[in-house]
Amino acid sequence: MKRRVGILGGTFDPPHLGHLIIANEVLQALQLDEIRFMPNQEPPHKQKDKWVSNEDRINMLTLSIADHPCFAIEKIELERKGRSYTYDTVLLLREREPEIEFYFIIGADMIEYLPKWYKIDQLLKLIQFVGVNRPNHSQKTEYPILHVTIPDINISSTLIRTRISENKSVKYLISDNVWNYIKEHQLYGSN
Ligand SMILES: Nc1ncnc2c1ncn2[C@@H]1O[C@H](COP(=O)(O)OP(=O)(O)OP(=O)(O)O)[C@@H](O)[C@H]1O
Ligand SMILES: O=C(O)c1ccc[n+]([C@@H]2O[C@H](COP(=O)([O-])O)[C@@H](O)[C@H]2O)c1
Repeated sequence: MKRRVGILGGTFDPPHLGHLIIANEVLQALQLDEIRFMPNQEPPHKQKDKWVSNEDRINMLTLSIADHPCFAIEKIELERKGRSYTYDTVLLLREREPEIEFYFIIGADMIEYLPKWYKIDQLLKLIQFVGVNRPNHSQKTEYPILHVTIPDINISSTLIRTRISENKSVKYLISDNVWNYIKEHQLYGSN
């Protein structure tokens, strides 16, 4: 049987416990062999300038996933410049590892946004999407995606950035070692 690998693409600015819970839930529900966290170079739909470096995002992700034997990092989008369109990435992944069956995991905010994705109709023929619930977003879609229900998690990277900049606690919202890294490197206005 083919190895089955889930890809959780994201900006991870910073990675939070929601990301880890999604990955773990989908890994279990679909009995996948591995989940790869795939940071994008430039998200297709967000303004770039204010974010932390690729190196910091990779370092924080590495710390986040360290204790899970089935979690890994996929750097393929950092290897090319410009906007990280998933269609281009999936073509490259399939070419590089034809022996693997890939699943692309997205939260409900991204399910809502799917109609606007670059070459979405072609992309849907290349990879199976897996959608998870997210508070205040709908999982309803006409596209043929798999759904996995997870405990609702109302955490976002935006919330983490805001709380840090306002000097509020982020304990239990991100991993302790990520918080230590953020403080050490004075990211997001921490000091
Ligand atoms: N709490 C959550 N529940 C469900 N899905 C989530 C959650 N947080 C992130 N995701 C999903 O994880 C993927 C990567 O998300 P991303 O790194 O952009 O984090 P984010 O919290 O959405 O960030 P930001 O607040 O900066 O937009 C996306 O598919 C997103 O929908
Ligand atoms: O290819 C697209 O058009 C596209 C549009 C929006 C989002 N994506 C991808 O979806 C993933 C989640 O996006 P984000 O910004 O919420 O982290 C990430 O891998 C993005 O590159 C891709």
